[in-house]
Amino acid sequence: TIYLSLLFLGWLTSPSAWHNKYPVAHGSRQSPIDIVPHQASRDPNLSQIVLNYDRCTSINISNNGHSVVVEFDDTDDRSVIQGGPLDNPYRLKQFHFHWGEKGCEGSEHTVSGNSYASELHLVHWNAVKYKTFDEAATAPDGLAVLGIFLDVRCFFKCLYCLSYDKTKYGFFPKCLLPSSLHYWTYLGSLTTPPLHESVIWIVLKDPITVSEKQVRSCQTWPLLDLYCPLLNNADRNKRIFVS
Ligand SMILES: O[B-]1(O)OCc2ccc(NC(=S)NCc3ccccc3)cc21
Ligand SMILES: [Zn+2]
Repeated sequence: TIYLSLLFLGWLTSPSAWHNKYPVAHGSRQSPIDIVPHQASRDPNLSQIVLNYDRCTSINISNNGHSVVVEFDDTDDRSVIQGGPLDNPYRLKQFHFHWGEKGCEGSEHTVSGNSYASELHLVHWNAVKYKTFDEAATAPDGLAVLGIFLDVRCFFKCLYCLSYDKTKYGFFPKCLLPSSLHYWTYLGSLTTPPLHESVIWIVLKDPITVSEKQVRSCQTWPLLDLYCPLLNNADRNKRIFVS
């Protein structure tokens, strides 16, 4: 009976049971979704997204048992995302990863049914319209989440970056970005409880990858120097723009 009760407890916390406690799970804009590229319609009015991240705003890193979360100081507009489908700048609040048990098939979104090893979510909130994150997290245009796919080796590269002593350098997401910022966007929700339908999703088409050369040469170089060139740049206050 212990086994059965553990089995029942496991089921209670699984996605298929979330609707019991969060009826919005049956809502009209639930995430994640399968992105089918040729079914997506091109909107010529959509501009490119612009990221202005300031490395000094990273404040701490924690492991909440099912994801690694890096939190940022969101008391001002030093680190924001804007452009694309967004009407105003959204402040970076935190980023976290999703991965699978076997180190692959861990992404939340899929592309034509295919999973990536991991998915990075950079969570931003609309501080122009809402006073707090919690308030924005329940509003239809409250959050903007930048979703970036990672291949398996890059996932470990990022974790390695995170494990570095960031108090000296401040962890900075720019080294996490792929080459192009081409994206799909749709109105969706948190993919984890409380499943609020408050997310404007911006999912980058290109995954972050690590080149064979980088992987091969990492046997000779201390892993860190290879993986996080930015961390060697001790210029803390340098504002790095990605547009
Ligand atoms: O589903 B996701 O993984 O993808 C998008 C996304 C954005 C944020 C989170 N979670 C956060 S910020 N929880 C704290 C919180 C959540 C809601 C209200 C207050 C506080 C998870 C995800
Ligand atoms: Zn997430």
